Amino acid sequence: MSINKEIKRITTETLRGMKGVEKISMLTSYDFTIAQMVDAGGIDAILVGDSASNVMAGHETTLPITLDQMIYHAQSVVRAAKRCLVVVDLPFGSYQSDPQKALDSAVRIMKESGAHAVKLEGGKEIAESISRIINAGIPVMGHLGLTPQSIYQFGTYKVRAKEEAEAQKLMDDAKLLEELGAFSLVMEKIPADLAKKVTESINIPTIGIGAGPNCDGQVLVVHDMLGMTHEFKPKFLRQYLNLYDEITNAVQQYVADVKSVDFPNEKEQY
Ligand SMILES: Nc1nc(=O)c2c([nH]1)NC[C@@H]1CN(c3ccc(C(=O)N[C@@H](CCC(=O)O)C(=O)O)cc3)CN21
Ligand SMILES: CC(C)C(=O)C(=O)O
Ligand SMILES: [Mg+2]
Repeated sequence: MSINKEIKRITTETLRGMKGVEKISMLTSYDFTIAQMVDAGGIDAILVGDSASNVMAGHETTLPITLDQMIYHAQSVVRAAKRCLVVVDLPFGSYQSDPQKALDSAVRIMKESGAHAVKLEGGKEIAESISRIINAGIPVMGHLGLTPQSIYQFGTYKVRAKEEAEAQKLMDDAKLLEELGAFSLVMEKIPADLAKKVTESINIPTIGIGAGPNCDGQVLVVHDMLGMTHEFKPKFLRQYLNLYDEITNAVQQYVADVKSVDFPNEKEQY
């Protein structure tokens, strides 16, 4: 129930109801200005991803970003998101050690940012933590396949679950997440056939990134699809703009205009 009757908010229940009816669109955002445009574009859900560690802070991996930093990003996005659901990644180190810590971290995100749900990477290993968070009334989105917080265990960002054993574990983890009460599940960089099989075998929506067309929805990093992240072009990415070149060219023009005193002109002064 919303106090603001003007805009109908998309909820975790809305997303659940979209499975098999309508595909779910999701993009990341980390700040107010981008989130405002993503919400206005009609997105179903925004992910405040720990990819902020790469995209916003310039780190090599998602590991360094802190819970405080994730909360700062989430607060900015929540201020802009009028219509879509806002999901926030629990960062590396904020939930893996024990269920109490996981719950405390999720509670901080919900209390301090006003976001609507949290996302955690992993299956069986973190089952107890997922239960604790869900039992506290906080909606949880799962994340299986290429889970970037485990990059030093994987060694590469190559496609996951190509072998039978890992594919079977992913199937089991997906079913477990559903049983635990997760409202949805991200599957990252896995074979399209496996993603299709998982999607057909559970009743919660799957959101794919590099997981083929048979997931219930798709997610991308917004800076990637806008062409802002220089030279990041994995096979699964569709680039809708080339803002890296657009912005670099605009800056070049500005530099030239300042040097030549073309800017500011008579109309641009008092
Ligand atoms: N900007 C950005 N976009 C993302 O999608 C993203 C992040 N950052 N940071 C966190 C994770 C890491 N992700 C990644 C990282 C690399 C590939 C990737 O496919 N990279 C290369 C090489 C892979 C290989 O070693 O074979 C590729 O060309 O596909 C995919 C997703 C997804 N997430
Ligand atoms: C790539 C998506 C699923 C993510 O977890 C992130 O952006 O952090
Ligand atoms: Mg993430």
